[in-house]
Amino acid sequence: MTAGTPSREHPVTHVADLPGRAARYAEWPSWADPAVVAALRDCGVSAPWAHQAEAASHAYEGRHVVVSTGTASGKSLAYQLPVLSRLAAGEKANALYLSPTKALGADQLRSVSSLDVPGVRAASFDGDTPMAERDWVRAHANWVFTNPDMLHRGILSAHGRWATFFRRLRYVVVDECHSYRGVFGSHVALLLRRLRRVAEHYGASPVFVLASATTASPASFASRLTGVPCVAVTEDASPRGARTVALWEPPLLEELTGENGAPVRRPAGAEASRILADLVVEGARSLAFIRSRRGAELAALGARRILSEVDPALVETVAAYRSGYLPEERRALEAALLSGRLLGVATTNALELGVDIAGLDAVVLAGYPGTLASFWQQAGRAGRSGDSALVVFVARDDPLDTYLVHHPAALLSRPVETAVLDPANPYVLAPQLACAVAELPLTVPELEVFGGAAALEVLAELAEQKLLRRRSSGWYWTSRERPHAEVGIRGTGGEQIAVVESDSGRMLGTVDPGSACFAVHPGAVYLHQGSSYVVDELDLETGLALVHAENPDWTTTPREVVDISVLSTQEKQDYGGVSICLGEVAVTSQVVGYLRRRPSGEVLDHTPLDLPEQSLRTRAVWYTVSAELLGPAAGGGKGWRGSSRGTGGGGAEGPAAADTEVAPDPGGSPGSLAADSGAAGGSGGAAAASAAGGATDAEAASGSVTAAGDSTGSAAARPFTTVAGSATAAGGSVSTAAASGAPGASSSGVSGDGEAGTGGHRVGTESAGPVGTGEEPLASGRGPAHEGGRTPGGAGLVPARVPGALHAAEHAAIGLLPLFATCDRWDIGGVSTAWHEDTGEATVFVHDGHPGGAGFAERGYAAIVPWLAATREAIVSCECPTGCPSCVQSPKCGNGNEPLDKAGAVAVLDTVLGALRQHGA
Ligand SMILES: Nc1ncnc2c1ncn2[C@@H]1O[C@H](COP(=O)(O)OP(=O)(O)OP(=O)(O)O)[C@@H](O)[C@H]1O
Repeated sequence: MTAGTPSREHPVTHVADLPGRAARYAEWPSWADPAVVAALRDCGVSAPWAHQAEAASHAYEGRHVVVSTGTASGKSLAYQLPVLSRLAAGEKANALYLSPTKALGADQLRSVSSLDVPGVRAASFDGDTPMAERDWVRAHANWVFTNPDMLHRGILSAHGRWATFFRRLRYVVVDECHSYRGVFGSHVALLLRRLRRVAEHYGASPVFVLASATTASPASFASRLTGVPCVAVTEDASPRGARTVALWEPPLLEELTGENGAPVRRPAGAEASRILADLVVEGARSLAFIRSRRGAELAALGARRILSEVDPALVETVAAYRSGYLPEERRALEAALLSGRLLGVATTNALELGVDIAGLDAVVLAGYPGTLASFWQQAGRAGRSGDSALVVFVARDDPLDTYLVHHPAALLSRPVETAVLDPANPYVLAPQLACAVAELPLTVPELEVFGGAAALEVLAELAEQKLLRRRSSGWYWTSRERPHAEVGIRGTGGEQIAVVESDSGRMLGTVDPGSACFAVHPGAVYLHQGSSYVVDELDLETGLALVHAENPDWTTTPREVVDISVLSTQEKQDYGGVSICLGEVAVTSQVVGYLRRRPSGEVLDHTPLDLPEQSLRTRAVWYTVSAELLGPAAGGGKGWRGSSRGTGGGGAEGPAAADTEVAPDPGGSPGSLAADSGAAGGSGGAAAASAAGGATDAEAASGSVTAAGDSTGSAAARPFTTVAGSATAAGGSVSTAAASGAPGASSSGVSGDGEAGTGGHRVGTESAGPVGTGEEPLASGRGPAHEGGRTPGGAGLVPARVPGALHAAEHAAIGLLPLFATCDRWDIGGVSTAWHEDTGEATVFVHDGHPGGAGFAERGYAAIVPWLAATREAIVSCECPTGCPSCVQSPKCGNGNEPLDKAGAVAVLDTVLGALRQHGA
C-alpha cells in the first residue's frame, strides 16, 4: 500500500487488525409464514441469523424494537419477516416504511416486491409517484414506502383520505433511524408522535420497528425518536471477514504554502485517488469514499490517469458513483462492482446507505465522514467471510482528522455515538404543534406526548398569534389553510433564496436564507448535480441568486465576521478562575469577503464583499478564563482588554476573533426541482418542489421548497415567525462547503459496525492513555507560552498573545466537537475574545448553527473535559510549527486566520483543563 510513497514519507500512523467472525444462525420462528420462508430461501437466505430472528419475533409479538447491528447484517429481514408473514396470512395489517432518502425507499420496495409473496401489495408514495397512482396506493396498498417529508406533507396533512389505511396500520418501519439527528431528527421525532396520534384516532396502535447503525444506547435513542419504549437487539450474528485498518496522514508539502504561509498537506482526495489506483493494480475490488461529488469525480479521474500510465487496460475498471446519476446508471455500476468488471469506484456517501454492496477487498475513506456510525458503515463495505480486507482512513487537513490518525482509539475503540436530537426546540416544536393541531384538535392529556410544559408555552404563543384557538377541551386550528406546506422538516428555515441560471432562467435549487450570504455570495462557486456555476448576483430582497455555468480552477471560501451576545445563562459552573456555561445567545454575522483557492490548498486572493448582517438566536457553550490565570504572573494579566464587538472595542490586542461555521441545513442539499408535492391530499397551501441529491449526496428525500409566509428571515424572531415563513430547502450551502474544499458538509450519518476496537499495532507517534476521557497528560511546557514567571496553573501569556491563543483554541474546539456531538463542523460556529462585554472575561464560545439550537452545545457542555482534552491533543499532535489547517486554522475564519497562536492555545487549554480537574470536573 505504501509502495507508491517516497521513502522519506511515513504516512501510516497506525495499523489495527479486526478479526473476522462466523455466522450464528437461528431457526425460522414458528410464526413465520411458509410462503415468506420459501421466498427468502429462494433468495439465498437459508436460515435467519440470530439477531434477525430475535428482532423479528419482538416485532411480530407487538413489542417496539430497534435492531442496531453492522453494515450488511441483514437488518431488512428483521422487519420484512413479521410484516410479510402477517400480509401473507391474509391479515388486515398495513405497514408504513419510512426511509431518510427516496433512493433507499426505492431499493427496499424493490427488495420486498422481488420476493413476490402472495397477499402483499407494496407501493411507494413519494414525490415521484404519479398522481394517477396515488388514489390506488391510498385505497389498495397494504405496505406503503415513503419518507418523512411525504408523511408530513402528503399523508398526515390529508389523513382523512388515508382513513382506511390508518385503521389497519399495524407496523411502522423506520429504516436507518440514526440518520435522524439534529434539527431534522427533532422534526422527525415530533412527526412520529403526530403519526401515532393520527393512527390512534382511527383506532390503530402500530408497532415501531427501527433499523439503525450500531449506536450507543439504541433503545433510548429509538424511544426518544418514537416517543414509545423500544427494546434493542444489538448482538450482530452475521458473518464478517477479517479486516486490517490503516490510518494515513498525508505529508506536509514542501513546495506549497497556504494561508499566512502555513504549510499544507497533500489533499486527502488526491492521496485516496493514488491509493485506489494502487489497489486496482493489485486486482483488489475497492471503494474510495470522498466527501463531495466533485471530489469523487476527480478522484476517479485521477486514478484513471495514473492507470493509463501503468496499465491502460485497467482504465475502464475505474468509475465514479454519486447521487445525481440515473437509477439505471447506478444499478449498472453496482452490478459491475459486484461482478468484478469494475475494480475501483470513487464514491460519495451515496454508496453508504442501504445499498446492497458488501464483501469488497478494500475501502479507502478520504476524510472522517462526520460520525463513527458513518465511518463503520463505510468501512463495513469491505470484508468477505474467509478473506481479509483492507480499510485505509486518509486524514484531511483538519484538526479532527489529525486527532483521529494520532489517537486510533478514538476512531477504533469508541462506542458509536448516539444521535443528538432536541424535540423541545421551540423553532421545531412550534411548526410541528401547528401541524398537529391542524390535523386533529389537541387535548390537554396529549400535551405530554409533545413535551409537556415546553409544548404548553409554544401553544400559548401560537394562540396569541391567533393561529390557534384555546377552548376548554383543547386547542383548535383556526384557518382553512393547513400549515404543512409551509413547514419544512429539514431545517429551521425562512424564506428561500432561489438559485437561477441567468441564461436559461432554469431554477437550479434553493438555499436557506440563513446561509445564502455564505453559500451564494457574488463570486461563489456553486455546485449543482456535479456541474459547477459561479454566482453573479445575490439579491436578498427578491430572494434570487443569479449564476452562470463555469468550471473554474479554484474553489471559494467565504469569510465572515461574527458578534455574539449572551441572552441568558442556563447553566454555569465555576472552577476557580475558569467558568463553563451553557445558554442562549444572539449571533450576528456578516460575510465580508471570500478567498479563492486552488484544489491544492494554495490561496489565490481575497475579494471583499458588502453584504448585510444576519442574525441567529441559538444556544452556545462557552468558557471564560480570568485575567489572572491567563497572564504571565499573579495579578499581572489585567492590563489588557480586547473587544467582543467587532473591530471597535478599543483594546490594544485587536479585534475579537470569530468564526462562524454556521451552516447548511442538516441532511440537505440543493437539487433539481421536481414536483414532490405533499399537497396531493388536498391540504391546500403552496405546492412544494422537491430537492434530491446534492453535493454531499445526503439525498434529501423530498426537500420542500415553498415561498410562502412572511418571515423576516431573522433567526432571532419568535418561534412562530419561523413557522409562518418556514420552508426549508435541502441545505444549499452544503454544496458550497464542498466546493470550497471545506472539511465536510453534513453527512447523513449512517450505520456502523460494532467490531471496533479489537486490537492493533501502532506505527509512529501515539499518545498513550484512554481517549476522550480527559486523562491525557497536560502540556509539557513547550514553546514560548511557558517561558517566564506565571501564575501557578496559569497560562503565562503576555497580553498580546491572548487573542491569538483563544482564537486558535476556539478553532480547534469547533473542529473536535463533532467527536462528542453528532454534528458536522459546519453545523456549529464559534467566537473568541480576550474580553467579552457580557462575561467580563476572556471567553470562547461555540454555538449551534441553527435557530433554537439542535442540542450540540448541550453535548459540548456535558462533555467539556474530554472535548477540550481532545482539542488540546489535536493541536499538539500536529507537527507543523505555528499552526496549519490540520490543527488551528479554520477554513471559514472571518479574520483570515489571524491572529492565531498555536502554543498559546495549548497553554490556554492546559489552564482550563487544569482548573476543571483541580476543582473536580
Ligand atoms: N440470514 C441470512 N443469510 C444469508 N444472507 C442474508 C441473510 N440475511 C440477509 N442476507 C443478505 O445480506 C445482505 C444484506 O442485507 P441487508 O441489506 O438487509 O442488510 P442491512 O443490514 O440492512 O444493510 P445496510 O447496513 O446496508 O443497511 C443482502 O444481500 C441479504 O440478502
